[in-house]
Amino acid sequence: MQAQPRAPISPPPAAASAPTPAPPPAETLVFPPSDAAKLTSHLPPQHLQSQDQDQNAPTPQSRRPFVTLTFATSLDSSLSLAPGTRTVLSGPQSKAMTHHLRAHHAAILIGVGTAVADDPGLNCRIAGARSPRPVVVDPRARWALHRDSKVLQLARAGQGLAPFIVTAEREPSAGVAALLAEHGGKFLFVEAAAETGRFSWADVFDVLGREGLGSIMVEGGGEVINSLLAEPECELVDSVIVTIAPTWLGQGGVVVSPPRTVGESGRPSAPLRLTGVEWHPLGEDVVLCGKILR
Ligand SMILES: NC(=O)C1=CN([C@@H]2O[C@H](COP(=O)(O)OP(=O)(O)OC[C@H]3O[C@@H](n4cnc5c(N)ncnc54)[C@H](O)[C@@H]3O)[C@@H](O)[C@H]2O)C=CC1
Ligand SMILES: Nc1nc(O)c(N)c(N[C@@H]2O[C@H](COP(=O)(O)O)[C@@H](O)[C@H]2O)n1
Repeated sequence: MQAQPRAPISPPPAAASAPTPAPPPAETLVFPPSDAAKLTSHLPPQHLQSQDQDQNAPTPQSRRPFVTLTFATSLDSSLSLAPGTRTVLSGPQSKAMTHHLRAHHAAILIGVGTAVADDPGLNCRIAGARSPRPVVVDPRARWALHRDSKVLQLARAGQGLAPFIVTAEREPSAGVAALLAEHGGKFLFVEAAAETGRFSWADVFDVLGREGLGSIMVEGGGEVINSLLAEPECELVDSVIVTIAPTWLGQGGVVVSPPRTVGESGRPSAPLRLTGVEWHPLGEDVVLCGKILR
């Protein structure tokens, strides 16, 4: 395939005298132990929950991380009102649940569409809990990460970690690479398919496993989730935890809806179903936990 031109990604130059932006005000969330107990069986094994587990991995094959697919959706399966916009769906209790998940995974992964739309923090805001390593899947290195990006502000304030950016660009912007290095993040190279420019998720998770990240919580957005719910990639997902908010977002949103499959009769068939399902009400939301039925 012919190489496609890269979108400009240079971060705004920092003026020598520019003041360092203040970190965002710290928000503190509480997730009660009684609610946490309901989720324990859906979390990664304890020894995979924190970073740098690689010393104990006996073989490279055993290093593929535990993968949790988790997101918040409306009653009409929307993640947000429109592409490029951030929409609050989780109520306070289920938001705290998401941060509990962040504390119990080594990494949190999003697509570059979410990074650009949301400027997310991707830390854990439960007092005393550890934050996961943010991972952004950005094959063409188009995320214009800059000093004021929330994730870097939090890293500087000691309230989160700098991101790893998974890219197929062999020479991503030196400015972004330097900014990442300054904060403890980096680019990770993964080969993309020549025809589609896309990664195989197995390759992405293998690279993250080699970085000592034993568990990955995949938060979104739509394209990331839908591609992981497609065959055969769904085989890589160990746990599914979905917050369902009692609202409809209407047409035109970013929708979770994996590709349809066709059964032996030639008629459409449901591509996936969950098993071992539990429903936990949290405030006005309900949290659905399960595993993909193989
Ligand atoms: N309600 C929720 O829990 C969440 C909502 N969101 C929302 O989702 C929206 C963003 O979703 P999308 O636009 O679908 O963007 P996205 O976050 O899924 O990113 C899409 C991009 O990721 C990269 N990508 C995805 N899969 C890839 C693969 N297999 N190989 C290589 N590259 C791959 C591509 O560059 C693609 O353009 C935003 O509005 C955001 O607010 C995002 C996360 C969670
Ligand atoms: N659990 C959940 N509920 C919602 O209502 C959401 N909009 C999201 N979005 C995800 O969380 C990220 C924002 O993280 P920070 O609060 O900035 O740390 C956002 O980028 C989505 O991945 N999630």
